[in-house]
Amino acid sequence: MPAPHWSAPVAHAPVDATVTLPGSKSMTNRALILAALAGAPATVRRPLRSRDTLLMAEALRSLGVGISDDGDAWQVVPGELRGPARIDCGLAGTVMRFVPSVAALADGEVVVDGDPYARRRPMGPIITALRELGVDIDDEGRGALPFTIRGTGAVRGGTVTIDASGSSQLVSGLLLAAPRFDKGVEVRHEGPPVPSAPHLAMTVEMLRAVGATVETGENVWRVTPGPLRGGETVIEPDLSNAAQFLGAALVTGGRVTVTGWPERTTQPGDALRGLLAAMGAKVTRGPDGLTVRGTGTFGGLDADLHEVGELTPVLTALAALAATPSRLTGIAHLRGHETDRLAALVTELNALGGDVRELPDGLEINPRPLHGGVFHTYDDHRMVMAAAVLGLAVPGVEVENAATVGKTLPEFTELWGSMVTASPLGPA
Ligand SMILES: O=C(O)C1=C[C@@H](OP(=O)(O)O)[C@@H](O)[C@H](O)C1
Ligand SMILES: C=C(OP(=O)(O)O)C(=O)O
Repeated sequence: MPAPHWSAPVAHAPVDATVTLPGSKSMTNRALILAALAGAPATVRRPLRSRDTLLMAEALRSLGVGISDDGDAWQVVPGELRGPARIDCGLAGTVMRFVPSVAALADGEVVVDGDPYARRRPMGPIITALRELGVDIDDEGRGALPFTIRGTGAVRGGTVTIDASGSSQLVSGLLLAAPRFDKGVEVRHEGPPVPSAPHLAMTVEMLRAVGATVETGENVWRVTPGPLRGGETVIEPDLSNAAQFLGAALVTGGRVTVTGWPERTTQPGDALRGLLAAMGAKVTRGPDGLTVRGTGTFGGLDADLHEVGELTPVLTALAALAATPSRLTGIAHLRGHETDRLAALVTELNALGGDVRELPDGLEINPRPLHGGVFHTYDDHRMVMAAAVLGLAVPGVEVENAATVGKTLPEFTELWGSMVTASPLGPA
């Protein structure tokens, strides 16, 4: 029986809260891959424990890597990579794009599959690229999940040209395991611009942090073969998952502080500082973390989100509650995310009385008075987060399958409930 809908709480007073968020999905899953390929044991401190990262840990375990959770950190003991194995990617882009290159280094057969919708996410360029780099990979011509990798224990590597306009993860997935390829890798991109530049910077920075030699140029990335260090990686809080909490300050004219905001980071969520300020928030940084204050009224946003696409669902919800229209562009690739996010946002917001229009590469949002109703989430964690933002101001938002938020933030509804009820007057 499906779980009952989650009634998104209304904020009857300005929120006033300090929120501590779990670790970054993107950093946790990169750290796990790099630790699995290292020459010595490694520690991943403050990892995110969520569906996407647990699937990553399980995938690596099934290839022969030792991963244990001591409650504080994950201890990773690299082992001889071997099949046979079956990898479940769930709906995690990081698992489906990052693990195949590691699986290709295993000796034996590895089958890679995921949720039904995962079979529709862009994978073709990475399958073709791995083949060109010497990997025997059988996708029965699908260019998508599921596929079988017949590993020999080594990957030749070399130079490859791909069109990564559909997802930056197609590049990251080739780079992360490349220090272990015989010839390393040179990835060249040809096509419309690659999205999510910060995530590519994160890949390069995290590779270098464990001893890899990486050179980058315009649309070209080069990784030299060589050993990777073990040691300790400390995961930053997930700044993309800060979006809805900071946004709550804007919607309610309140104050939200997110603790542990890094001074410097490659996470795209750092762009929230500028984006929320552009909508009228007062953003300050202090010893406690990053604080956003709202005044009670805020404007729309005209922004190219190409580099920070994963912020779109929450920013769209904010835009629907703003005083002036918004135009969000550069995000055609969101059609290949957990769901077609542009279509999903249009459908669900308009079902609540909104006026959201799909553009060839984005969304146009004209604020309208909204009413309650069921908000469908399409197995997309960020649709749950977007619905929660709407629910602050719109009574009766009933969120279908809110548990899907566990993809990156299993404790979301508890954290959200505490934030709303901790406000001075509490709910009515
Ligand atoms: O490498 C990563 O960790 C990610 C890259 C981005 O993917 P796309 O480039 O496909 O948008 C982002 O949206 C995703 O949430 C995480
Ligand atoms: C696009 C996202 O996830 P994935 O890593 O599955 O691509 C996301 O978290 O917004």
